[in-house]
Amino acid sequence: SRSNKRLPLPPGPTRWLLKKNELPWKQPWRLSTEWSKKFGPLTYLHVYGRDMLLVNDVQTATEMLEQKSLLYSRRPTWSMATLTGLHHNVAFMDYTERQQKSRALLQHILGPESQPQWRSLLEKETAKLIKSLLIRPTDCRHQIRWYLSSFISRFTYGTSITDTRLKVGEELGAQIHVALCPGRWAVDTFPFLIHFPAWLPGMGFKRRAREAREKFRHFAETPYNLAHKSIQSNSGERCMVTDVLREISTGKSRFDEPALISATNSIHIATVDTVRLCLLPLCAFLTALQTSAILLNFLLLMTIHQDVQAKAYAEILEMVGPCRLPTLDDQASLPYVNAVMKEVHRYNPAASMVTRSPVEDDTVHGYRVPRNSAVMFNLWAMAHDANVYTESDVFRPERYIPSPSNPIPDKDPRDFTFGFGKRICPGLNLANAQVYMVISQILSVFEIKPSVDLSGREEIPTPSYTCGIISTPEPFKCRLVARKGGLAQQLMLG
Ligand code: HEM
Repeated sequence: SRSNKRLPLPPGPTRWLLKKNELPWKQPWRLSTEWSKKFGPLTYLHVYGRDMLLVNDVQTATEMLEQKSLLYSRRPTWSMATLTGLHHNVAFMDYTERQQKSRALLQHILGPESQPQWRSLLEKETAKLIKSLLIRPTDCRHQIRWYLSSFISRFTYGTSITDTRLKVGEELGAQIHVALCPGRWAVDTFPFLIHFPAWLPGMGFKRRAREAREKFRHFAETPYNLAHKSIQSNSGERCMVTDVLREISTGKSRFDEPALISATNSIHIATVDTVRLCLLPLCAFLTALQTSAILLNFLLLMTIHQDVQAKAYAEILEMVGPCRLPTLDDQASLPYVNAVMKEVHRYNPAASMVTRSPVEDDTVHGYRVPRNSAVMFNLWAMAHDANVYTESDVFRPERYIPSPSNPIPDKDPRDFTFGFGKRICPGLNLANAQVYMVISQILSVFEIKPSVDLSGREEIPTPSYTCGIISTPEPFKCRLVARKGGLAQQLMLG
């Protein structure tokens, strides 16, 4: 509104940042948290030729993203990402009818009402992971990545993953990383360059974008077409593509094929893995990466906190017994395992920041939030807010368990680590089920131990995380040692 124009912008360290035209920090969420102590919950910056805002507390985020959800239903756009074709991805698309249709489809397919469709695949694939870890208890990172990619590939297209495809996926991840590096492409700061022909000097970005776009297309189309054909020949596995296409062909579905294509494309592209993403002030929702960040963080924190691990195992032993794996049906009877899961999410949220862009000027706490600015919601700061989580740097699952000394348990961090409002993660039910399955089953079969050095001394890792919008543990060492007893043997034979 016009009156809003007279309001001041929120305070922030503007000039200093402008000098270099890059974001000069390692873990932006930590710095942003520091700034919030100085400037309050809203910090304003001007970088890469655009307005940027940092929001650090759940209350302000909820006011903006839930009470004014339509205003903040859009992601900031970056020209290079658009040229690369990422704007067809549900996570990047504008909040249009098409996006909403694809989102609704994802929410339906990944939601609790569809659990019967994904549950048996989840059980089968997780059993395979546990068996593979028993055979080769090293290189958990690779095995977890393989497991997640394989699951999502079979889930969407009914095809298993191959080494080559995983590799191409990784290359694409690197391309996403390059396309989304803020400040790297002049076209992001000067969008008018998009209109210049590709043959002009300095326009190499257009060629690169075209190549990346072609690769993305090919990567997503090949398995989609295979799944499509398998319907005609009545062969192949049942999967998301075949289920939805069959429903569409009855003429009674509320979804259509374009919605299906962008939905599958979005979650599948999302399986690519690249660990070293730099700060992306827009969102790369690399879905398997988020889940793998949580699972690796679980292994890291269990390696360090043996007491927590012992307590979680004792609960499984008592409630499930030593002879079978925990299933989704046991989840409600394992409060401590659930508390471990919450604390893993809180200790280092997989998505450190969520970004949105207001479609109109907004007023927050008496300050002006300019239309089209990139607003970054700092989930890490929310998870480490000392007013909400006492001793927020301590890993302590007990904080979620009510007891005489803890009559009001801490808030479940997953209320915000999956985002807010109109763009909240549509995969959260599946992700929660998957994370629970993997961690409870690993706990029941293995002891997660630190590695030992040549003199036999245990090397306890220190938690350290990559700096990206998806923050995952830096490589660390741990050992998975099969627990004594029949379960491991039984699984190996099964
Ligand atoms: C532990 C695992 C996961 C975490 C922590 C996570 C977290 C998030 C967050 C924070 C967002 C942004 C929400 C917002 O802007 O408010 C998001 C978006 C999204 N997530 Fe997840 N996610 C996870 C797993 C998954 C899985 C397994 C899938 C699908 C198979 C998925 C699909 C998506 C999609 C498609 C979006 C974009 C939604 C939109 O822009 O409308 N996520 N996720």
